[in-house]
Amino acid sequence: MNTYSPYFEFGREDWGSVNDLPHFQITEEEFEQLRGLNEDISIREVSEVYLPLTRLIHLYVNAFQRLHAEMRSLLGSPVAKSPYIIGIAGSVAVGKSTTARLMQTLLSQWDQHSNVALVTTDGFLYPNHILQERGMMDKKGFPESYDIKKLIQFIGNAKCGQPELRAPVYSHTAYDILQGEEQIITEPDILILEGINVLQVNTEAQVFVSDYFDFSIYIDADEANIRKWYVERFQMLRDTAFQNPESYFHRYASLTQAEAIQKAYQIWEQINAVNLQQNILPTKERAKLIVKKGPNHTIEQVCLRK
Ligand SMILES: Nc1ncnc2c1ncn2[C@@H]1O[C@H](COP(=O)(O)OP(=O)(O)O)[C@@H](O)[C@H]1O
Ligand SMILES: CC(C)(COP(=O)(O)O)[C@@H](O)C(=O)NCCC(=O)O
Repeated sequence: MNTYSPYFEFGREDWGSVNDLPHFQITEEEFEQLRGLNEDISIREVSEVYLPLTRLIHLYVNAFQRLHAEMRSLLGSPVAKSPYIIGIAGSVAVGKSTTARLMQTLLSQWDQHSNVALVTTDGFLYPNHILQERGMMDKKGFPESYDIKKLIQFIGNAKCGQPELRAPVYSHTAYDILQGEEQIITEPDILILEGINVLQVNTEAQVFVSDYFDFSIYIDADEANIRKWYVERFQMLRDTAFQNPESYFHRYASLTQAEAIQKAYQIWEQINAVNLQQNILPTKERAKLIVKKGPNHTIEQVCLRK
């Protein structure tokens, strides 16, 4: 362990020993529920990594809830009841959505915080017609492709304890914002905000999205692994979502496997890899917790800010 690092660093073995939680052994039945979220996730990974991680976050949420209750009795109504806000950042295809959904399911098991809402920042991308007008269709996911004011307004409303929150919805099938659709969230105990940009600092703004976070996680992996997951996901989508004639990428449905792989590499190199290097990776050290994944999505290291 590096004494001067701002993080406590846990290898896979050390992290496993944190898991001294007999009542937290996951049953086959519970695991099957989680499998519904992502078929590829392993039970070992859930019980050795995600359960202790969730238990750790539970400690933080518990302390936050107690502190806020005491602050309310000391300071009165200005201290509104607000959700515990968790940001999850990382590259495109590193596994943010999967981790976020897993954590939503696991964190909601506690009675003290059973209402866990999940919002992705995709909904705050500008719609395609605006990106087209601005000549930014190949910049989707870059900082300038998001309506950051709208996102800050949303997270600010959440922090103020606004009982009903409305978020715009993005469809990966339509590759666009769904006009007229909204995600409505009511009085969450925990709000998870997941997206590539959640730890970014916009130099023109006075406040950043992360100012509203109570906890933040960066999911890290070597670029070669992330690229592989991106390409695999692209091939999977070619066989499923792209087959839908409504899909923006329907034209890719008829690609041969070799052509699909080539196309996925091209999109990765031209857009997502550049964004990772320029805008996402530099935000890693701003996170409270960094999880480093190895091949096959296994978590090899966990770093927790001291
Ligand atoms: N823990 C995991 N175990 C196995 N596969 C995973 C895991 N996390 C993500 N994946 C797979 O990796 C790909 C990218 O994950 P996803 O959650 O969609 O990433 P992101 O939201 O960061 O773009 C998907 O094909 C997903 O099924
Ligand atoms: C909408 C996104 C920026 C969001 O990424 P996510 O948060 O889902 O990882 C990304 O999926 C995307 O569309 N990137 C642009 C290039 C591409 O089509 O992959």
